[in-house]
Formats: sequence, structure tokens, C-alpha cells
Amino acid sequence: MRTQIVAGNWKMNCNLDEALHLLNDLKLKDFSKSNAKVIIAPPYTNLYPIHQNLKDSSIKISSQNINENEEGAFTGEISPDMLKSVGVEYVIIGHSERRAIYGETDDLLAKKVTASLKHDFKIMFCIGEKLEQRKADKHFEVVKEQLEKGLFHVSASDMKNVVIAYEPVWAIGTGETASPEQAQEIHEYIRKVLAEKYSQDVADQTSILYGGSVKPNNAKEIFAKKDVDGGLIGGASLDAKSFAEIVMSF
Ligand SMILES: O=C(CO)COP(=O)(O)O
Repeated sequence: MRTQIVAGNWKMNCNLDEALHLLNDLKLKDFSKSNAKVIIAPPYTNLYPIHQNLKDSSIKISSQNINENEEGAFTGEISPDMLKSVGVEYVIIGHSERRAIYGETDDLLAKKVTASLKHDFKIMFCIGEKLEQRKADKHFEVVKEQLEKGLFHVSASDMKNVVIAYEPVWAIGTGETASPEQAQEIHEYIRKVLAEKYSQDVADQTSILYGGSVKPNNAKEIFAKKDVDGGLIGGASLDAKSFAEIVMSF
């Protein structure tokens, strides 16, 4: 049985006051009624206070990025050890905004994956095609290549620490969602690629999340699909009521 996950990617939103407010609202929700594991990925500046605040909670903390180096002259960057020391358990790697806006390449992402596993983080590895690639019917080959270049140096045994997040770029923050059928089709394909690379066991045990305009009114239908094991939620994760409703879709 795969772990079902609903993760909130807060992106560059919430100063400390706003973050603690949102967290308090989330803590009032009874997530024990859901089968999903709940993860939040706040900005770096909120990680430690949130960790301190979540000590008795089942909510897990993720960072939105990580640097692949141990330490040193990398101005503005955050190391694996720094994230460990403030209670981070998960890291998001390869988000399309990091790929597109900050030029993160498959090679760099592969290094971030290696560094994260070395430091015992769990990874949410993001893949997904752009609109023109979808229109040209290239989405299958795009996600396969992203997996091969960024993730497939990971050993089969380390894959238990990897979650894949399929996020079609055309559906992120646009209000346009992949249909449940489109999500199922490509999630099934990703699982097939995992089975070919590793084994059916690894493929069957790897959670594959969908991300891209997931809202309370569409989550249930998307999550009901056989190969969709949860969601990576952007905008709707900034509102405790909406996020909780999405979590309760499981
Ligand atoms: O990028 C996303 C999560 O990482 C999805 O964002 P939205 O839910 O705002 O479309």
C-alpha cells in the first residue's frame, strides 16, 4: 500500500506572522480523519519557528529547495545540514519554477538528490511538461527524460525515500487542471517507467503526487484515480480551510 500524501508548497508567501497564523489555523483541523500524510513546505525563514510549533503534531515539514554542497562560499544558499538542524524531513527538488526561473538543470537536480539522500531527507522530486510540449504530444518523453537525468542514479533501495510529483507546468497557478483522466494516464506511465528502470515492487511502492491547480472542488476526483497518490498543492495550501478540505479528500 502506497503512502498517500497531501503536501502544501507555500512558495514565496507568508512572513513570520502570517505563517504562524496559517499554522495555528491548520493545527485546529483534525487531520486524523484523513488517510493522507500531511506535509507543509514554508519558506526558509519560517522553518524553525514552525518546527518548534509542530512538536506534537503529525504534520511534517519540507523545504522548497536545498543546496547540493556541504558548506562554504555559496552566498544566499542553504545547506542540507542547516535544514536538518531546523527539523526539516522532506525537500522539494526540481520544481518547475526552480527549473524555469532559476535555470536549475537536470545535472544540478541530480546532485541535489544525491546530497539530500546522503543527509537522510525524503525527496519530493518534481517533473512535468510545458504547454507547448503537451500540445506537441511530447509529455511522455519529457517526464521520462527528467526522471532519467535527475533521478535515476538513485539506487532501488533509496527509492523508498523518494516521492514523485507530476506537475504539468500549464496547470500551475493557472486554474487549469489536468483532467483526472489525463493525470491517471501520465501517472500510470511514470509508474511503468519506474518498473522498467527498477522493478514492479519499487514502482508499486513509490507515491506519485499530482500538482497543478488542485482545489477542494477537484481534489477528490483526481485523488480517486488509481495511480494518483496525493497532491502537491500551491495556492490552495495558503488557506487552511481549503487545504484541510483537500486533505480530507482521502
Ligand atoms: O506548483 C504547485 C505546487 O508545487 C501547484 O501550484 P498551484 O496549486 O497554485 O497550481
